[in-house]
Amino acid sequence: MGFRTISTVTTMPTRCDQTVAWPLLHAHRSRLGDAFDLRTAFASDPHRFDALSQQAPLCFADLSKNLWTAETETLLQRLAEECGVPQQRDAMLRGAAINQTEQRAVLHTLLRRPRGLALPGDLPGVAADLERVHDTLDAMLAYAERVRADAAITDVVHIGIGGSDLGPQMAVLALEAQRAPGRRLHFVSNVDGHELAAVLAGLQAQHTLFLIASKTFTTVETMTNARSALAWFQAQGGQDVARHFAALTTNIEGAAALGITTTFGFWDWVGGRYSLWSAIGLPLAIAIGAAAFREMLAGAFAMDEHFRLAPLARNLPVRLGLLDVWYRNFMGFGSRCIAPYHAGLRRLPAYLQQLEMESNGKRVDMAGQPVPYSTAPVLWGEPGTNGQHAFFQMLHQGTDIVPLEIMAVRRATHALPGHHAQLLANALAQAQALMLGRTQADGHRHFPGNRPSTFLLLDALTPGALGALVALYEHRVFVSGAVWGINSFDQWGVELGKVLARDLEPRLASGDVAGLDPSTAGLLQRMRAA
Ligand SMILES: O=P(O)(O)OC[C@H]1O[C@](O)(CO)[C@@H](O)[C@@H]1O
Repeated sequence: MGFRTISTVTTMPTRCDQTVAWPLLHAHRSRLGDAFDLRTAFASDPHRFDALSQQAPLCFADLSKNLWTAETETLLQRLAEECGVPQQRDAMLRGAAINQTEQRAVLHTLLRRPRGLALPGDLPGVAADLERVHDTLDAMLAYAERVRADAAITDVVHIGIGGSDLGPQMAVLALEAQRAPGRRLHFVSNVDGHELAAVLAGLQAQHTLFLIASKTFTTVETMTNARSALAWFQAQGGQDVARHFAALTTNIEGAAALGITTTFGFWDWVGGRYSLWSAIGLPLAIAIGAAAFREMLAGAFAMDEHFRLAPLARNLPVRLGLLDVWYRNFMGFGSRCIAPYHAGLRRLPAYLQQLEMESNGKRVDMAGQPVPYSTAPVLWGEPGTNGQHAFFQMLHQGTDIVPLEIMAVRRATHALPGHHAQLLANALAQAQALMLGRTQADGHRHFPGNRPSTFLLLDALTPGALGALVALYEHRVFVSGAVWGINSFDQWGVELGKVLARDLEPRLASGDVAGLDPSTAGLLQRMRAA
């Protein structure tokens, strides 16, 4: 794998709470008060929908049913300027080492940049990396096509966790309509052996391809599952590991140590939760084919260019990221609900949870100092219409305000009559009901309304549209992280639990509880009993 010379960002941007815009936004919030009402806002401004909605590449967004005004947006844009969001964006795109705690560049955008395309400001080494990206992409897509043509391989088992699982799994489900029939894809992530055992039970070694996906090739869950898969393969009489196992990793040596020599690499400047576009996307390429995979990359690149070039006021990732800051820091909303109105997007909430909460769930600034304001909200959700029959009650009549985010797709890819119009009508109706409410004398039947929602509309769930949608979210998370002055690209918060699990595992066998807190000791002893 190639390593490049990296340069760090030299000037520290102004921290958001030390900008001029920050107190102005607080004052603006006090002026709006709790009296701001969406119904009145629409009645008094016939242009509200036009002003607060926009077409971005492959995605239309309606932000007008949110609890803000044009003035809010102007102030938020001023905040973004003062925090140096455009400069931070440009630093990321040109390959500066903005992931300062790991001294790494953040260049997932390079994975979807067309070959040979230099961007203004590219740091030395970026062009060479782009060549490597395309050489690897070509090799990986050629391999995917060979697997697709190989009738002996009936099952592909992708083993990985976190960013090495959620992206490809979400995308394979989303692009089901593009998938060639006949080959089964399985995703195994949990170290819980029930998951792997259930998959293996239906397989035959000579017809199975295992993909072991791990950026580091050290993640305990993935290594345990990979070892068990190898042991199962050999126990079934499987011999040709090079044909039946491939590793997707930056750690080629680690894969070799496990006996896996068919490998597709990527680079340390691709964060795990940003790695769908790299070799980690191989199961998707096998599912939809090389041409469709390239379409997805092109859709993401179109969004990258929009993010790079559009003025802040018409830049959709910027507008969404600033809306998130407004809700979190000025309106005090602690969570956001994700409701994709498309069954294919059923794993999108899980994917976005990692993207947003692992990226921006941080409590210190770049210098390691605690920040005195809130950062990432809790993200949660389920596909519509299912969520309507579960937790939407709380969105409509609960005591907390939870902004809802709806994604809908204009055209369906199935031919069942009636379903899609019903689905779209429900998506529209929920956003409408949240906003309009319903006045009833009976308190139980009263809907207060004035509850916010954002509506994203795709024309069709094509590979390109999915690529654009995911890139939109990546950049939106970047924007709020840049305003908060945190490092959106490390994840030290996952380390402690891993260390403690390593200590506890042998204690489960030995029963040694020395030095443990009473609760952990008590639980461990119960787990050992009988
Ligand atoms: O791809 P790897 O190295 O196995 O890591 C898997 C996941 O684990 C994490 O490091 C968190 O534990 C994620 O950031 C990452 O996506």
